[in-house]
Amino acid sequence: MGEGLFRLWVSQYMSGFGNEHVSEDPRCPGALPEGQNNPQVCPYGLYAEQLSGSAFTCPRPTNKRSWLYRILPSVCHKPFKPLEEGHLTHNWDEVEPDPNQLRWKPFEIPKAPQNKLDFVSGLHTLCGAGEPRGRNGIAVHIFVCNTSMLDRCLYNSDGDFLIVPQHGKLLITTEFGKMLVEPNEICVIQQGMRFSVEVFGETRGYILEVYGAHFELPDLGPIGANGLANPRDFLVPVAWYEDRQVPGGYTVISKYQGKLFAAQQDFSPFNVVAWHGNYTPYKYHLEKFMVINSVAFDHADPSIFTVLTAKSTRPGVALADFVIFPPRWGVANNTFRPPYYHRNCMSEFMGLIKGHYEAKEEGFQPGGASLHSMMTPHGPDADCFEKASKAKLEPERVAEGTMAFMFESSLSLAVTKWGLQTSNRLDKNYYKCWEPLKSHFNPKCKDGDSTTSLGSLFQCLTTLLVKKFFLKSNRNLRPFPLVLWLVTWEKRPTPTSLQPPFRLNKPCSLSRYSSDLCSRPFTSFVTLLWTCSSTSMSLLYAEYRGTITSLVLLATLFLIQARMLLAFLATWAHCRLIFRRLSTNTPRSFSAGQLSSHCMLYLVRIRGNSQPLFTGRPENTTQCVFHREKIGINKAFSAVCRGRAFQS
Ligand SMILES: O=C(O)Cc1cc(O)ccc1O
Ligand SMILES: [Fe+2]
Repeated sequence: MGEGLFRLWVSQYMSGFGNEHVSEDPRCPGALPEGQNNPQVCPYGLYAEQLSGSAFTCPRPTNKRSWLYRILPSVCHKPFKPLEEGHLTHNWDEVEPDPNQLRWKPFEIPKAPQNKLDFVSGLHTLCGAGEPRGRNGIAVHIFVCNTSMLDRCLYNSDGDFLIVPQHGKLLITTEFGKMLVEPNEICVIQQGMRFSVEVFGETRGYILEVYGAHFELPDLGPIGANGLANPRDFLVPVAWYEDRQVPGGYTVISKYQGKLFAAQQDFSPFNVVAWHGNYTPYKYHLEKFMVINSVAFDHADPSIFTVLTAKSTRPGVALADFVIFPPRWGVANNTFRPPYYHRNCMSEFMGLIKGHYEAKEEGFQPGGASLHSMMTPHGPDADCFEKASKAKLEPERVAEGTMAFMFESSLSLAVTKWGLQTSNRLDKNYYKCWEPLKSHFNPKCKDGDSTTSLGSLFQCLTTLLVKKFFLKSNRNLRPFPLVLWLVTWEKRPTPTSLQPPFRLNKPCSLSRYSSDLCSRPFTSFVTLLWTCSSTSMSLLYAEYRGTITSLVLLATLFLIQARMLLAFLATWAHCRLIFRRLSTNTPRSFSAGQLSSHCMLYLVRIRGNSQPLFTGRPENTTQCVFHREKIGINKAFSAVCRGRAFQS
């Protein structure tokens, strides 16, 4: 069927999560028996068949079953025979356990026609735990395919599939009707439901398989009766049948006890003319999620974003939750807004449908994945931390154009051999995204803002160059490794009791730096240059504190476009200072007069914040204090721009 026609057909759904639905294919009105489930003879000569999704005796709220009225019952098939299962597995002992933070680059979608894969042959198990036989466990699969399932369908005897398409849409024919599922939508095909997937080119996505529990909407507690995923937004297909003989044989595939089995039959299994019940496949558009978030302070736990949960038998503990990180407002005051650093007694598998995840803007890519196993520490990468700890806390859109999600499980997940080795998508450098995190601890400074910046000519020039040539095309400065490295390498001098704004310690000795140098041989050339230039100017131990620090830091690395102007000014002033120092042959200590450019910036910032300039009044700073009284913000800026030393 052409896609246009298909769209028309599947634009009809019934709505409501877990509702009792009734549906008849309009070609056979009255196909549903009236007032009873299995009359002696069903309308239109159909067979009645019950599909049970819960024990017969389950309490009403969890009792699930549907009655299907079909041309031939499902039992009409040849015996099941084992089918090659490719990369589908539930053997969690293939490789040794690995507690590391794991991240995968986007999984490759093979190209047709050289390597034809359909939804079933394209299933690859990435991780999981538990046992389909004991009906307790989960598996995470990646599907990559390029071909529609032709005269074959699948059903899962082991549990439910929650399918998250990431690239390409899925046209899913089920016994209950058809569903079109596009990226940013999800669908759930519950245990035993037969389905066949058509695709329109290269297609990729994630599957959360749960053995032993069905997905439910989470309880809302004090949130009240509405919010998160609202029941009415879950869509259920309408009855559709085909009375199609398949001379070559139609293949019905069962995933049974973790293995695949195939049985042949002479007709299409999508022969259900009418059905009723509360056990159905369904889909949901993630844009419909009503997001709730912190509107005062602090970062709320991600459980506020739970779309669906598959409960374990322990109250409040999920076998697996499906959680999303949708576009929303971030407004929390005095708060580190991205996810916190944490260790969790749950396993966190994450995928990205589109965009950039807020805790890791780079490295975690759409179509890729990450796994933070039980108690494995994780959190924002260094870059995110630096930015978010300095960010101005205005209301801002978070995750715009993004949809990341998490399968969070109380089980300890094993990764398969395909995941760790065969797929060849593991990002070996993942751990490095936290390496640049440095200590900001200063027992003498409660505000924790005593970061230092070393006055290196080389560093300043490099920074300037980077800004000039890289910033236009790139929102952030991060990719430039040289600067990143230099700043990472910066040393924080031992704090002293002297007061801000700045002071000069002894010049650095070359030997001290050479020890660091040996541990990083590949950058030794740069180090040498940097060390020499800095030492010769005796500025290495210049310690800027308080506001000036942020300015200089701005100038050196964590620069975002909005602050370009300020950063340029700071950099310019910084360079100018160095040049002034260069012109004097003997190293001298700073004085306010010599540091006029810095002072001005400091002053400008101070005026902006209307805070006192200094708490104490160290030697040589009188001029600064004086200028603060006299010079307005515009004059200070123009003095900097003209390159004039700032003299009273
Ligand atoms: O680790 C992650 O990125 C997921 C996550 C997000 C969040 O906002 C809080 C906790 C958490 O595990
Ligand atoms: Fe986490």
